[in-house]
Amino acid sequence: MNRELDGQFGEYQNEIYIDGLSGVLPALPMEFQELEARAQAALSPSLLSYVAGGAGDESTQRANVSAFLRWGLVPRMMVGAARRDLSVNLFGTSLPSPLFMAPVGVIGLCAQDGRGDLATARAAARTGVPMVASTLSVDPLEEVAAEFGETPGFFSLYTPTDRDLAESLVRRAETAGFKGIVVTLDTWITGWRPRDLATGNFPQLRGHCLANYTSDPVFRARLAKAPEEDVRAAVLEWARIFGNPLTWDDLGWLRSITDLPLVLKGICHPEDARRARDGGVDGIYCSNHGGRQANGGLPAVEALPGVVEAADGLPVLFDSGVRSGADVVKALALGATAVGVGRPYAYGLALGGTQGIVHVLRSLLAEADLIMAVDGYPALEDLRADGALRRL
Ligand SMILES: Cc1cc2nc3c(=O)[nH]c(=O)nc-3n(C[C@H](O)[C@H](O)[C@H](O)COP(=O)(O)O)c2cc1C
Ligand SMILES: CCCCCCC(=O)C(=O)O
Repeated sequence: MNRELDGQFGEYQNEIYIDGLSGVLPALPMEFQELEARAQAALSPSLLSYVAGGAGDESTQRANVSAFLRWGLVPRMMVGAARRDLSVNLFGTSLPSPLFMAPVGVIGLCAQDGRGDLATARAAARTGVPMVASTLSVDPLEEVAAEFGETPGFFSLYTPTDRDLAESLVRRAETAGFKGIVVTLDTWITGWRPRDLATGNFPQLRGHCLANYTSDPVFRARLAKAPEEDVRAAVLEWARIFGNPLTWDDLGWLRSITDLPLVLKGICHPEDARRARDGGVDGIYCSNHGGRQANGGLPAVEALPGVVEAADGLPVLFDSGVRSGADVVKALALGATAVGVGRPYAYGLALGGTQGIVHVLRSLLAEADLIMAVDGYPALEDLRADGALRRL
């Protein structure tokens, strides 16, 4: 971290200036709307509609974003916020900031060279911002984990109906050095996604992002021919076993297959958070999948306070609709332990590869850090104090 200009600009903003002055920075947008607009030119129309799109008329997706406007931080003065501490401890690992990259199943395809999982892992290594790697990747999880450097990585499991395959994926993630397993609960069936239906686009059905399956001995044993010889049969088999409508009765099994920290993703109801906690998970991930799965639902940030309360001290990860450093700060003030972004870093990748993601992450962190400075909340626990955040 370069602290040369720290006093006036803050350490993350300082890095942006230093890179800009030395000409390293690709000319990338500083805020989300322009980032998204520019990504339109960088991604193919079908991939863009897959990434940008959501469920139904996308009103929940939009509400995820606009709901942040209903909350406001109340500024405090003369508290001595010259140094801010954004570090967090997640499952026993210390992280420099509370930001993480949510799992994005087609992130591999968002890079110009089609190797976006690796580019994202390299951005994690450079920023200390962890990547939650999706089961759906262009490169196998072992190769993704090899790029993490010192930054911990998490593996997001789409639990297949074949339990042996699920266990094999988890074993591989453990061996590769992942520091936790995030089980995504809300996507065992694909939601109503008009943009993808209109374009006939579903990358996985075209054989993309299935490397973790085609490289897995349990999956390969299910096929009459190797996936390299018969791609179509492999895709059909993947579609058959991909989604598992898990119930609470399965939680004991999930808990039993790994000693790594176990996190359930897609929790928005306090009662579900309670059940997860009682079932022995290590963390709860409040998310509505960025509005991609079910339209008409509560904006995720509105669900967050109830989930935090029910989690009763367990770490709560949050994503869905975070578009700025201000949103990051508000989610933290509402009790999130760590805050994730999905589409923003996918667009950064599309525009500038690893450097594009680094730019997006540190812009979010710079803004969050400066809000904590200007508004007088030098530490994350200060944000959670009574009266820090008000509903408008
Ligand atoms: C293109 C795309 C692919 C995604 N793939 C996955 C995935 O493989 N696993 C998962 O748990 N969530 C997946 N998600 C959901 C994200 O993890 C996250 O919940 C969501 O993007 C957060 O909302 P945001 O995009 O508004 O930041 C995906 C999201 C997008 C945009
Ligand atoms: C059969 C469902 C595949 C969806 C996988 C990727 C994902 O989570 C997404 O939102 O898209």
